[in-house]
Amino acid sequence: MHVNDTIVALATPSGTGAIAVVRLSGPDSHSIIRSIFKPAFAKAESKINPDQYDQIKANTITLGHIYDGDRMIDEVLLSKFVAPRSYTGEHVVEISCHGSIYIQQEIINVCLKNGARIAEAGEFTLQAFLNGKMDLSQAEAVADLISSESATAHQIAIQQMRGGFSNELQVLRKKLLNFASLIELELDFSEEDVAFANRDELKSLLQESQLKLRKLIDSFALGNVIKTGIPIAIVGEPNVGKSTLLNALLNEEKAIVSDIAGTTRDAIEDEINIDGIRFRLIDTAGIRETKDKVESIGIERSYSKAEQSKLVLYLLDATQLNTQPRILHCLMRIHIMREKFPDKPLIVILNKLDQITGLEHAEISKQIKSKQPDVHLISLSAQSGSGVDDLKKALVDSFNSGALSQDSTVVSNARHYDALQRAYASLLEVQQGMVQEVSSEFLAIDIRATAEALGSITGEITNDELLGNIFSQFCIGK
Ligand SMILES: Nc1nc2c(c(=O)[nH]1)N(C=O)[C@@H](CNc1ccc(C(=O)N[C@@H](CCC(=O)O)C(=O)O)cc1)CN2
Ligand SMILES: Nc1nc2c(ncn2[C@@H]2O[C@H](COP(=O)(O)OP(=O)(O)OP(=O)(O)O)[C@@H](O)[C@H]2O)c(=O)[nH]1
Repeated sequence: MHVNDTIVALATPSGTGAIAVVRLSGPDSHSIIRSIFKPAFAKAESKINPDQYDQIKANTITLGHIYDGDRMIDEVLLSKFVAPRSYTGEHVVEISCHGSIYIQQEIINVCLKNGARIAEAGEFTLQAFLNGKMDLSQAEAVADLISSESATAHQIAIQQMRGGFSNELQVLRKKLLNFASLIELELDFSEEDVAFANRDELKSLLQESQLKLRKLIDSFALGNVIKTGIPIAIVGEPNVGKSTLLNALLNEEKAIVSDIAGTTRDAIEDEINIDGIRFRLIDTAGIRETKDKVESIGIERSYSKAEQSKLVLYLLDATQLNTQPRILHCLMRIHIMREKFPDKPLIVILNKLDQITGLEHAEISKQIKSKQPDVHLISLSAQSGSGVDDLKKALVDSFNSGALSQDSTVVSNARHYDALQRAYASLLEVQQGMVQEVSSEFLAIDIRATAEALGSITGEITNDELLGNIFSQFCIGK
């Protein structure tokens, strides 16, 4: 990284668009533009004159033309930002040009010709971080925000970008470091047996920290699932209509539908967005005893998929429940599912509703309810789509949206989660050390380890390798 470079990149997606934005940041941004931009307010016949550009106020947009020597490239809108009041904290200029790929390239080229260099992935945001415009966790949230595909993922990213837990962690870290220093000071005066660090205050700080970290660590279960989608397993015997249901939910023909039992050999995954919540639906191979080798692997897998899911949809074929033994058989299956996954919410779906009479439906429901009174039963036709909305509603309801209130902080970044766990582990060491009255030296070491882990989240403690890893995953121009 070279602090004195002026970087340039396309800020909008590559390809043709109505408008494209080329962004420049660095100490030479303005001097580069001075020699290639002629504002519209200047006299038509006049040459490009650096004074004209200097008349433009910071934080304003100006119409004009970009030139490469005498050749006019495009009519553009130019936004001027003067350091340190810009996204990156450096001098920034944004050129909104017509969105042809040729024009985009020509404008970038003329900037390069005048001394800029192409920005690396994430370099604008890295610069914003280095200039203290945002901390590391906020910079990471910018990337999350760009890639968020559901309302909930968006909410978590926005929250974190606006500061999220950064301030809270920074305050905790400062307090901890303060204690570490006081304890270290005591060591210098060890012969005099003084205590600068009030042990009761330290104890309550440790308790407060422990609670806060625990809450953040626990929120990752939700945050992670929101980011990657809530996994839902669709389970049931062959031919009950799992693939058809998946298609009905997806509204597209993704899974292979056939009337040959055992068609679904492998788990198929897909994503749907219902009411701003992202679900990952996993269709599994029909569960039954089989001698077919390939199929039995599939069945093993469907149990393990059910294991990984947050909720199981157990599908039944209503047309197959026309005799008492068959109903008993299916009740036994439900019983097994519940025993196998006692903690997982289970929704039993009675499919092919279009093929049975109202009377038959009433009888089947009654039988199931009498043996499994608290089972969540939904009747639908995957083929016609009737009742599918009830299922969608049940899926949304099963998601504990209360846990995602406006102001609660949810950790969704695995790096933050790891660091929080490290901080928590060191914190427990400190607490244990206090109980066992270990030498202050060791207390201070563990307190500093806690502070260091917290500092790595916000980027107060960092290194080039970590920054490289994080920002190289950003897109170019961000
Ligand atoms: N055209 C454009 N749109 C954009 C961005 C951008 O950089 N350019 N952004 C980013 O990619 C986002 C907006 N974020 C921004 C955040 C801060 C500043 C900025 O100039 N901050 C200064 C001045 C603040 C002020 O005027 O009060 C500062 O922090 O000192 C600009 C954009 C989304 N839309
Ligand atoms: N009438 C009717 N037929 C359905 C319904 N849902 C599925 N089917 C039919 O039932 C048959 C099996 O459906 P699939 O979706 O392939 O069943 P599956 O459970 O995925 O089957 P496997 O891949 O063998 O596990 C197909 O012929 C579907 O058209 C429904 O609601 N009503």
